[in-house]
Parts: sequence; C-alpha cells; structure tokens
Amino acid sequence: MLQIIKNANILNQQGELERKTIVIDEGKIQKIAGVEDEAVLTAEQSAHNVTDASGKLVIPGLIDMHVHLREPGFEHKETIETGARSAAQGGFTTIACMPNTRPVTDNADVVKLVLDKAKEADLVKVLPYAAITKNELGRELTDFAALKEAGAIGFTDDGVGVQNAQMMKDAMSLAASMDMPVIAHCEDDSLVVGGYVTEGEFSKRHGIKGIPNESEAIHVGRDILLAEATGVHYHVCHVSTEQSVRLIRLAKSIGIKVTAEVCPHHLVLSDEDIPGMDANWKMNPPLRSPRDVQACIEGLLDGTLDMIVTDHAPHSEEEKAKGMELAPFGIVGFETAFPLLYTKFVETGLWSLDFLVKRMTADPARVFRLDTGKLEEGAPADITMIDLNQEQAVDPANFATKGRNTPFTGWKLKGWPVQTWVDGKSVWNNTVQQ
Ligand SMILES: NC(=O)N[C@@H](CC(=O)O)C(=O)O
Ligand SMILES: [Zn+2]
Ligand SMILES: [Zn+2]
Repeated sequence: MLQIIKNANILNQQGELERKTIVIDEGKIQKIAGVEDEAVLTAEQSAHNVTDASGKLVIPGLIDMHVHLREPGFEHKETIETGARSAAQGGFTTIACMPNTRPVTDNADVVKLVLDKAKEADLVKVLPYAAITKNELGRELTDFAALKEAGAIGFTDDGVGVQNAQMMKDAMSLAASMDMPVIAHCEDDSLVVGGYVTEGEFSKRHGIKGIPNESEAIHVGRDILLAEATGVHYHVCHVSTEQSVRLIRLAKSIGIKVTAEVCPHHLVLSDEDIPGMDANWKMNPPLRSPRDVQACIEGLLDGTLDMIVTDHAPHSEEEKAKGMELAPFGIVGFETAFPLLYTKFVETGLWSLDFLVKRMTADPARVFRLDTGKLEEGAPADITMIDLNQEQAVDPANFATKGRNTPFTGWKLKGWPVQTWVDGKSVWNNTVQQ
C-alpha cells in the first residue's frame, strides 16, 4: 500500500530543516525525495493515502526505553493497550517495558503474554525487559536463556536495586556471555529507609527524612566496577544525581561499556519546585537539587547520558490521593515528554531541535541496537509528525493513559505530536485533514 507524506519538514544530516516527500510502501520508508521529484509526483497519483505535512515537523518515531505498562496484575493503573495508546499519542513508536508487574516478568510465559497483548493492541512496538532476580527479590537469578529466547531484550529489577553485589556480578557475567545488557535501578536500600523526597531544601523545610544522593550513586559506582570486571553492557536507569553523572563520565572516558538515561522531570524540576505534600511530585528517584538538575543537563549535553526516557509510571487516583508519604512513587510521562522538553530547552534556545530529537530516537536506537530511530530509505516507517506551533496547556483529562499523576498539569507547552505511524500504519491522528 503506497503512502505519501508530502511537504514534510525533516531534519537532515546537518541537523537543519529541509522540505521533503516521504514515500512509504510495505511498512518501510521507500524513498525520501525532493518536493519536485518527478517520479514521486507520479507516485502521488497512485498513492493510497497522502498526508500533507505542510508546516509540521516530521521526525523518526520517538523511542522510550523505560516505561511501566502494569499488565499483568495492575490493570487498574494501565494495560498494555492503554499504555501503548498513550505512547502513540505522545509520539512514541517503540517502548521498552519494565518487569515489575504481578506476576513479575521473571519467566518466559510473562514475556510471551506481554508480547501477545502488545500484538493484540497493534499500536506501538513493545519490547519487554525481564527481571534479573525471581520476583525481583534479589535472591535468585532468573533463567536468562529462557527469557532471551522468549523475546526479552535485557535484564533489570527496575523498581528496586539489586542489593547484593555478588548477585549483580553473577547477573552481569551471565548477561555478558549472552550478549545481553543489564539495566539497573540504582538504589541502596540501607541509605533510603523511609524517605520519599530527596535530602535537601524540601525535606529540611518539612522536617522529613530525605533520600540522599549517595543511595543512587553508590550503586552506580559499584556496578561500573562490576561492568568493568565482567565486560557486560551496563545501562543506568533514570540518573538523577551529580555524583552519578560524574561516575558515568569517568567510566566512559576509560572505555567501560556503560550507557545511561535521564528523565524529563529530572531535567526540568528540582525539589525546590515541589509545591507541597502532593504525591504527583513523588517519584523514584526523587526530584533532586537544582545543582543535580544542572549536572544531568550537562551530562546529557556532553553525551555522558545517552538518551531521554520517560519512566512512565501510572498509578490510580486513589493510590496517589493517599498523600506524599503513603502514595506509590511514579508519574506518567508519555504525553508530556516531547512538548515539555521542546518548550523548556528548544524554544528557549538552549538546545537545538536536532539534539532533542536524537536523544529520543537515534541515541536509544544506537545503544539498544534497534533498526528504528531514523528517517532513511529502507528503514521501518516509524514516523511522528509534530506541530511545533501548537500551544496547549497540559490537561490530564485528555490523556490516553489511565494515569493522571503528573506534576505538569496546567503547564502551557508547545510542540505537540499530531500524528504517529508505526510500520506505515497510522496509530494516532489528531490532524484535521481537509
Ligand atoms: N519511577 C517510579 O517512581 N516508579 C516506578 C518504579 C521505578 O521506576 O523504579 C513504578 O513502577 O511505579
Ligand atoms: Zn527505577
Ligand atoms: Zn521505572
């Protein structure tokens, strides 16, 4: 089925905008041609579907390597279908989901279930991670070979840190022997006990115990040494502290195979922004100091941090209404990620558009060896169209996710995704086509 996206403003090799016509066939980008290309003008006559992208930005579909879809077990928070719909609405075409479901994705059956449900939803590409340890309890390794065979793309106990260093080392050795990455939620429980915001301004003001930066960085440091010893590809989840950035920068400089991700909220918010005891500002890792925010931004700019992920973590309104202390950690992220970062960093002139797009497409694709994340002839037609001029306030009532837990309600943002294609199929369309 021949399809055409015409008058598309795409980012070229130099990172500049160029107007092109994209020809899609059999789910792949067949051709990216100049707007006057004769052959393409002829093809347009026979195309099944023509989208006029005039005035819009057209980029590779966004890739999110850290998300929570909650199924199986917590379908009241999200299902694979609602999560995938939310991802598509946020401009994402590939998402990698975490194993902290119920049951935990610690055996091949759960991996298969996730893949089956994703196929049924038929929206975005869903790549499952499997747990490092059974039930994410940190006591016994899962069957890595069976999980890889079933389709898992990496191993992680996200939600908790692997507390035992020998356990982590064994996991890394095994993963390395299978050419699989280990993805780590870095948190030393002994340094955290009872905290739910960072140790800093906010915790002092409210007289509550804070989560210190070292609780994250101590695992980053430990795991870098273990990665060096085992040769595994080690990927650090949701980096939030200056100390972690510093350790990862050093490890990279001496050739250790470490990569890392950062979340939009850790780039845009600090603990000083928390308005009060509102659980929509509670996530793990917590919002850190302005100094940490700056270090994360610098880390992303110099490539210490490879990519942006949302850590989309939906929870129900009842759960979040329990208040700061008792509510679960986590905020939703798919539908605000791009406009938030575009508005805060590109509109303000701090980042180039090309830089933002790469950190959400080509970079995750490079790190996790995906065949997507680029607009190129022969690549899958995973494509996102964005209206950079559309300005709109964040309204959780419009979200496709079941989660309403966001600190960004009411924020006026620009750069909203308006249409998303996966393998050439439109999975979200908010344009009014004439
Ligand atoms: N990030 C969060 O605050 N919460 C995540 C767990 C996690 O990513 O560690 C969740 O599963 O809710
Ligand atoms: Zn985590
Ligand atoms: Zn997570």
